[in-house]
Amino acid sequence: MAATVQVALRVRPLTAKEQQEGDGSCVAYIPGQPQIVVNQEKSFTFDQVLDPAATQPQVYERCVAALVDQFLDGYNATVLAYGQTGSGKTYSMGTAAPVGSGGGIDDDQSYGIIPRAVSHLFNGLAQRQAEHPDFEFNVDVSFLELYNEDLIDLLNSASRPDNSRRTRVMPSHVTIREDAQGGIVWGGVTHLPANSTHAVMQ
Ligand SMILES: Nc1ncnc2c1ncn2[C@@H]1O[C@H](COP(=O)(O)OP(=O)(O)OP(=O)(O)O)[C@@H](O)[C@H]1O
Repeated sequence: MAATVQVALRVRPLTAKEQQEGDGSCVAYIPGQPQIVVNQEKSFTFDQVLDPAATQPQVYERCVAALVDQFLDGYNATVLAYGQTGSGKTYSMGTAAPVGSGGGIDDDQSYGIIPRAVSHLFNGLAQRQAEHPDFEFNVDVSFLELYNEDLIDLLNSASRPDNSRRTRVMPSHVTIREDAQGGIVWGGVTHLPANSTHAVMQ
């Protein structure tokens, strides 16, 4: 059985600004190994290493697709993007992609992990429904931001301040705690029903 937690490293290409400033890459790859060498001196090993040539669909297939299949079989799954500012978290997760503007997920290479996972989820649910006509499912979406010490419910428009793009719930309204089984539960967070990839991304 695969380890419960797996870590994939994605190295992004140099940005145009970095190239203009004459920066170079400090990362070397070991062919056939999930390993990198930084500044020719320190090596690090991961479950997977994706070099700058890796495309968004390749990242999804290699790192996330199996998780969504397991989720459809009833297991919980989490994808966590971690890295310093400018390292590519938003790009890889795909929240910056122009979702809903034309073609489907499969037509647009720029889509990242979130729209791909949501599309995969709805396709998997539709397939199960076709196989088992009495099968019913509900998908709810929450979108919670923890920024410094503030918990912000991004789907709660009731308390949106006039001049802010953000929707705020005061920290006292949203709670995160551990339950008796050691699971993490939250309360007071908006859950909105969504029945398509487009609805989730909207
Ligand atoms: N794999 C990639 N291929 C091409 N461009 C990329 C890739 N990853 C990141 N970039 C570009 O690098 C820049 C920084 O990426 P991004 O904004 O995703 O970083 P971030 O980790 O979300 O930063 P922050 O923590 O500051 O929000 C962006 O211009 C993004 O388009």
